[in-house]
Amino acid sequence: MKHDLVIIGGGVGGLVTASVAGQLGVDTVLVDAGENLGGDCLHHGCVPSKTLIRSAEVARLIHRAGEFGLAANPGPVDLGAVMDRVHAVIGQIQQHDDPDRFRAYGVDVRFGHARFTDADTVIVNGERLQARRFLIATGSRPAIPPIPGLTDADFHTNETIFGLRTLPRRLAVLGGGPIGIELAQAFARLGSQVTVVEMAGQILPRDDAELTAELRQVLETEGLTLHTRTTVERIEQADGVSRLACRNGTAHWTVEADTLLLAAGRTPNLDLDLKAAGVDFGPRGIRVDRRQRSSVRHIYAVGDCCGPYPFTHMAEYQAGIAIANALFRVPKKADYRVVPWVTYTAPELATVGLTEDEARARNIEVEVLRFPFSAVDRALAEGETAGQAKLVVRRGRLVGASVLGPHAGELIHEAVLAIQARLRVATLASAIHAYPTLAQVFRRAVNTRYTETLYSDRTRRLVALLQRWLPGR
Ligand SMILES: Cc1cc2nc3c(=O)[nH]c(=O)nc-3n(C[C@H](O)[C@H](O)[C@H](O)COP(=O)(O)OP(=O)(O)OC[C@H]3O[C@@H](n4cnc5c(N)ncnc54)[C@H](O)[C@@H]3O)c2cc1C
Ligand SMILES: NC(=O)c1ccc[n+]([C@@H]2O[C@H](COP(=O)([O-])OP(=O)(O)OC[C@H]3O[C@@H](n4cnc5c(N)ncnc54)[C@H](O)[C@@H]3O)[C@@H](O)[C@H]2O)c1
Repeated sequence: MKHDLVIIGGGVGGLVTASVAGQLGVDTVLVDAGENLGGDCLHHGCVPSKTLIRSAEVARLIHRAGEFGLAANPGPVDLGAVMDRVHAVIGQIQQHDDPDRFRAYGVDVRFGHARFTDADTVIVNGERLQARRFLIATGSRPAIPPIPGLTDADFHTNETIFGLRTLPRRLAVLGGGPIGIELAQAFARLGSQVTVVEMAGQILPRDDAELTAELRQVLETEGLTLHTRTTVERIEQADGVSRLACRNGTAHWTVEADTLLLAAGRTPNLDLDLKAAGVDFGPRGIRVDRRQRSSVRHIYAVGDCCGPYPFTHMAEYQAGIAIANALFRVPKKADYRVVPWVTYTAPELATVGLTEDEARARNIEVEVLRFPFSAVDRALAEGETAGQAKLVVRRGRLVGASVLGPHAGELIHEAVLAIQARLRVATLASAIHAYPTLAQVFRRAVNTRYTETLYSDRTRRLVALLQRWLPGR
């Protein structure tokens, strides 16, 4: 018997598809290699990291209590108790991803590793499953860089770090991307001495260079040590101490740590005999067209296993595209012009559309409007004044925004909507923004565009003239 749809992978990409297909009455089988549904985001990614970050924020606030006119005694951090909360939150969210919920939608949920034997068949726990269409949503795992000594060393990745019960005294983080930087700051705020080693010229290399430099300053003020443009030539471990032999140009030094966290990128999970199905793939994952179809037209792929953006919201977005094409035959195509992403540091760094650097690199003529949070009243009240909003404007319309600041991840959605709707920035400025909100930063940034013209000598002369002509009453 051929099923309508077999979904391989029960992370966000697979679950969104299964939920829609099941509720529409499509004969669907969902297979996951793990013990639970929910994938990386729930078990080893977004949820545990953001929950840990919240504890770290609270720890930081306790230390800063005096600034707010309060007294508080920080005391030592019990990482076990912090991780208990992390796992309790995972447990709460896990209820939404309960296999029985999907079974109630009519989805046949199986646990086991799936692999193809041909383009119409997968094997799971020795059983052959045939289907008219497949959706691959197998996600990604930590990449292991070829550093001498690394594979013999004890190290953590996002898959094990949330199992720690004792706070590392010295933590070395290899990789200054979103995973590395978010966790580095969280552990530093909880009390670890943290060193990050990043081979690119800046932390968070995909984000606006000016804003990541500003973030770097904040992190360094909080006590983190950040080495950029630095390669690790060798890792040695003895007596529970990791020694990372680092190099930047001709400078050589050693970073010592008790705990090592590897956050040096991701590798797509492609261990499912794709060749047997004739599905094309490369080092970055399964090759798909803009309708999420692989080289074999009835086999679709979404999420981290195909990219190009390894975010939960993108796996969900791509699942929507795959559903339209696979279930409704609507030729919907993925559109990546307005993709937001957020790094949940404090301050948060959020980006959508073009950055200033990208615009310049592509010779696109843009103007950049900016406004610092230190001049936003609410940020002052909150005691969170680091950062700024940078708006990238082309011919009067917003084409990109990068925000470094408190709740930047929430704020960025005003820019997401403005870019998506092709709004003129003047419309943004004329919209009433409640006072005192952080969102005022957008209106104020746009207003800088008009301030110079508005208060120029020419306008002042014009207004003076007008005043003479205007009747008194
Ligand atoms: C530490 C960390 C923090 C993150 N934070 C954020 C964040 O804040 N915001 C954000 O948007 N993104 C974040 N991400 C990225 C996000 O987790 C991923 O983009 C998202 O999980 C991808 O979803 P997916 O459905 O493609 O894969 P996954 O969620 O990884 O699910 C894949 C599933 O496939 C299963 N599987 C694999 N191979 C097979 C097989 N052969 N047979 C059967 N099943 C298989 C796995 O068991 C897994 O359950 C974070 C990632 C990490 C690691
Ligand atoms: N807030 C979020 O949305 C969020 C948070 C965490 C992760 N994620 C997703 O997960 C993905 C993976 O995160 P990541 O941080 O592991 O990957 P990444 O690829 O974004 O960053 C890895 C970093 O490690 C550096 N690196 C690689 N090899 C190195 C080496 N040998 N020595 C020193 N530095 C090295 C790279 O230059 C890069 O900056 C991200 O791309 C992101 O999409 C998202």
